[in-house]
Amino acid sequence: MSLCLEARQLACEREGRWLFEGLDLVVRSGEILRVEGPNGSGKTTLLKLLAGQLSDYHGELFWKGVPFGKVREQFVANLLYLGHSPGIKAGLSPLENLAWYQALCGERGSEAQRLSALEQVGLEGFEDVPAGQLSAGQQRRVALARLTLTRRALWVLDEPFTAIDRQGVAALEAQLAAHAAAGGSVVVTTHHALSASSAVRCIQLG
Ligand SMILES: Nc1ncnc2c1ncn2[C@@H]1O[C@H](COP(=O)(O)OP(=O)(O)OP(=O)(O)O)[C@@H](O)[C@H]1O
Repeated sequence: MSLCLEARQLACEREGRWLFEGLDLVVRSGEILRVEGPNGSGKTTLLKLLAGQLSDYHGELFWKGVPFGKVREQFVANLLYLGHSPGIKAGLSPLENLAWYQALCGERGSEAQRLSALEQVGLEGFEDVPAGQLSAGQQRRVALARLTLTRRALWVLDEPFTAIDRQGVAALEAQLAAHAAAGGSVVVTTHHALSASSAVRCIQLG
C-alpha cells in the first residue's frame, strides 16, 4: 500500500475570515497526521477539504502526485471519511446501518463481517437495537465499526474519540497505529492527547 495525499498552498475563507492560508502538507503511507487547533480554527473544514468534500478553496490537492480532479474515482476508492457527527441512521439498527454504508460504498459484505465488526467495537448484544436508542458513545462505535469493515488505505477521521470511554480510546488508538504500521495513513482531529508515536505528526491551525 503506497499512497500520498498532498496539499499545496491550501487556503480557505469563511465569512470574510481566512481559516488557513498557504498550508502545505503531505501524508504518506505509514503516517498519522494530527490536525490541532482551538474551536473554530478550521479543523473540520480542512478535513472535509482533504476528503474531497468541498470545492470552495484555494490551492491544490494531489493524490499520489496527480491533481484530485483527475483521480477522483481512485481517490474515493481509497478513502474512508468519518465526519464530526457519527452520521448514523437513527431508525436503523447497527447491523442495518453498516449494510447501508456498505451499499453506499458499492461493497456487498456479509452479515458475518458486519457482526464481527460490531463485536470488535463492543456492540455485541446491540446489533438489532434501533441506533437512535443507543448512547452517544455506542452510536460513535457504530460509525467506528466501519474502520474494520471497509478496507481503505486513507482514513480521514474528525474527532473519532468523541463520547468514547477510556477503554475504547485505547483500542481506537491501537487501531490507528496498526493501520499506519500496515502502510495505511490517517488524518485525524482530536482534542484527546494521542500517545507519543514516531508515526504521529501534528499540524496546528489557528
Ligand atoms: N459552510 C460554512 N459557512 C460559513 N461558515 C462556516 C462554514 N463552515 C465552517 N464555517 C465557520 O468556519 C469556522 C471553522 O469551522 P470548523 O468547523 O472547521 O472549525 P473546527 O476547528 O473544526 O472547530 P471545533 O473544534 O469546534 O470542531 C467556524 O467559525 C465556522 O463557523
